[in-house]
Amino acid sequence: MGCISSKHVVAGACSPAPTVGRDVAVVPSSKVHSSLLPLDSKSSLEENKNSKFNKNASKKSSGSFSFRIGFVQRHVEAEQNAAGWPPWLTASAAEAVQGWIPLKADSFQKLDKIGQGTYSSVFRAREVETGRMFALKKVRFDNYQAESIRFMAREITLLRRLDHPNIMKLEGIITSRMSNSIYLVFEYMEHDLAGLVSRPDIVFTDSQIKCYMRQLLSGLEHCHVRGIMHRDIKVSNILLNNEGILKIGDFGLANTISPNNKHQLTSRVVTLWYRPPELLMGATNYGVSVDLWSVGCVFAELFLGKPILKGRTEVEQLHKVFKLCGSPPEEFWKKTKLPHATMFKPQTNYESSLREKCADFPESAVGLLETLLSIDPSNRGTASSALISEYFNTKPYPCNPSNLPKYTPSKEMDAKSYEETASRKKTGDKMREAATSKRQQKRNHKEQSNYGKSTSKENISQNTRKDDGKASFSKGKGGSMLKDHSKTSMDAMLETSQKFNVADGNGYTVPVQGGSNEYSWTKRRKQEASSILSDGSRSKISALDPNFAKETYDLTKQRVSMDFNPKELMNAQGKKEDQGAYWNDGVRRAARKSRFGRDI
Ligand SMILES: Nc1ncnc2c1ncn2[C@@H]1O[C@H](COP(=O)(O)OP(=O)(O)OP(=O)(O)O)[C@@H](O)[C@H]1O
Repeated sequence: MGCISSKHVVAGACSPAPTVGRDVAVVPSSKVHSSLLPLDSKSSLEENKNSKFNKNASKKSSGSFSFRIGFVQRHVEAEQNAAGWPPWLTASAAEAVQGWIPLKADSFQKLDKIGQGTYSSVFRAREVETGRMFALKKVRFDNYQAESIRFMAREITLLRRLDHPNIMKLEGIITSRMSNSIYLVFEYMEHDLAGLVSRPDIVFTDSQIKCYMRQLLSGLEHCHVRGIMHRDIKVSNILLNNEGILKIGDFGLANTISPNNKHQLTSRVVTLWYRPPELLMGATNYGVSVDLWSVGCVFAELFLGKPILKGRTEVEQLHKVFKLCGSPPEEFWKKTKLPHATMFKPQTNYESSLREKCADFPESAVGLLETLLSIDPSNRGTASSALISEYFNTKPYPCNPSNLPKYTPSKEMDAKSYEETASRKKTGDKMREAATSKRQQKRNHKEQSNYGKSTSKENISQNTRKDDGKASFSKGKGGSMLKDHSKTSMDAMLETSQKFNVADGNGYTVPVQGGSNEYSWTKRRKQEASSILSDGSRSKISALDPNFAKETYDLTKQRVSMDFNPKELMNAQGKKEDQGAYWNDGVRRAARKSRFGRDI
């Protein structure tokens, strides 16, 4: 956070416990890396392991080792609590906040709500000291449940591993020793792609789409190279600022890649419209290619102005996938071990209709889209190979982000309210029509029975107006959103405020996935580009190298390895998955018609 006046960091686990904002080491955020910290919980554990445990592998030393682990952990926790972190957080997820100190609620003035997710509410806030805008994401979790805390902390831990201009940077965390809630602090972004795509007045040009896609794939390449898959790429999680910079946000479902598919992952990730076929069929060992499928869906949506695969249920979604991309042959269905495959086998075989559907897209775009939307995950290539594909090397080239138009702030929430208004209007129109025709019938009947008596037109029009007002409207997609009523003292503080501190940290891992043999029926695409990064350098580890993450699984070896979709918990509590809401109307259709010369 460049303009933050003072940045503090916990000096290290072995230093005397600091007090917030006073006896702590002051280190510029850009220079604070976990490697610079004298000792963190993980390294101290590793150190102990090497020196004590491995060298003298006796039962005695093993006992003393666990004693030391316990001691070090308690020491770290005590120090973090002294730094201002709440005990419920340090007890379950100390590594997530290691090296940082919490920001104070009174450093920010909370303004309007700008986003509502399944398990979070996002607010715009002003940093009191600098006047700079931030987005504060209040994450919902149960602080009495260690597991719930750890999954919330996973988002923090993974975000701290990433450092790229196209990834939303976690600037700090607001909480306090006495607090039972947490706000993640991000730089404020004026738009998300859901908001822009849903606007009837916006039709992206080819070079603008290329500019967005290049940034999206660059951010994703960074995640994948660091061994992280996002697992919820969709238009509402792609944020944009007024300088045309795109950042991937919402790492709430992200996880590290499981090397050699050692760990089972949940298939219940990725929002339905962006979910790849293998997850719909219940795959539990998958890799970064799930994100590439979602990128394909976003790519098509940028051209079409609406989601390309908009199923209402998992069955319908997969059916739409097969109709668009072609269904696998008999051989696949015989061989597959995907848990729900037989359940989803279509009765008819479908040929791909993608080229037909995208006939108006530029040829190189269709080529890339076909790769990204391959049923076989191993045919999707990588973010790196997409970035050096023909699409980016043919005219029109991507425009410069700073040349993208400046839009008025547009968010998924705005799209939802457009949709609500549109659906209200539609329902209202229908009800009005029904009411009018009923009244007309009644009137005709009355007129027939009172033939010769006068009918007051004024009365009829008055009744119509009254009915308009009374119409009960469907709630629309926004109705499924969670309302956050849990107002804490921190929330109250955020509404009136003063100043703040922040620090930084990092941690690394490595890349990519191996192919799945479920799909051996498909033709393999060339993979040689998969280990070449977009900047021309070679990834040290090839996407096809099964050893790619052997020594890079530290994080998942620890507690974050448990896979889970926290949103499912919310859904299980009666809250429906929110697919995001979009609207279509004549204006946008007309704009697209003029772009493509036909209605698509
Ligand atoms: N840094 C930011 N700046 C501006 N708006 C943001 C920012 N981060 C998030 N938002 C807005 O808040 C919305 C929800 O944020 P986010 O996706 O992180 O929450 P979530 O609870 O994980 O949502 P979901 O359940 O839909 O995945 C985003 O779609 C976006 O419109």
